Amino acid sequence: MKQVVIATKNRGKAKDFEALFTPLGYEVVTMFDVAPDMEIEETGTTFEENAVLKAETLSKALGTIVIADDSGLAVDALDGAPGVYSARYAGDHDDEANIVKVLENLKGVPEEERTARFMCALAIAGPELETTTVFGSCEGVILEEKRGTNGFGYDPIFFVPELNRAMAELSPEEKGAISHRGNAIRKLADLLPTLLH
Ligand SMILES: O=c1[nH]c(=O)c2ncn([C@@H]3O[C@H](COP(=O)(O)OP(=O)(O)OP(=O)(O)O)[C@@H](O)[C@H]3O)c2[nH]1
Ligand SMILES: [Mg+2]
Repeated sequence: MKQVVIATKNRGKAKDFEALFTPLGYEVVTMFDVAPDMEIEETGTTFEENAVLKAETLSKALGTIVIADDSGLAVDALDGAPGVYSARYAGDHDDEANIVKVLENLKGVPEEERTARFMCALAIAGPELETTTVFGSCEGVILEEKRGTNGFGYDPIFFVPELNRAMAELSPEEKGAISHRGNAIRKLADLLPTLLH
């Protein structure tokens, strides 16, 4: 089976990638499989910088083509926070604490001002390949309490108006069809024939 290597240690992201790549005939391989002891420090100040950093670091270490995802939630009423710091907003990769902090900071903010978007930068790097980045986003509204148990991160408090459901109430396939990550992956898929020629 063809493999696609993703420079991630986030199992939620890995599941999102599997929902999108398995139907295309690819097996998704993550850092848990190929570089479990490697830590890549995210020193960038933008999604793009961090995605490039992760893709190029793992690609150089393995000598293969690697895709990396840097993503997050931008809430308008919080001036775009948590943004690039989404994974470490309240505690390091503590999804529950991160959700509590967003809800706390939005207390009293009315629904029409709770607009937000998920953003995703995907970078692809490889030997003999010019590193390339694509972007995807997904518009939503921050709920006042959690709904649903699917997905990861902020999915339970992210309401998707076009589907009238929280992101965590969607199946992996439904999420992939509308998500920031799904939108970015489709753009990358369109570019692959030219990139790999
Ligand atoms: O509810 C969510 N649904 C999503 O679809 C989603 N995508 C991103 N996020 C948030 O943004 C951080 C990314 O930070 P991030 O790109 O550095 O990834 P990460 O540190 O979790 O893993 P890695 O890929 O770097 O190993 C994540 O941890 C989450 O908090 C999401 N939340
Ligand atoms: Mg990270």
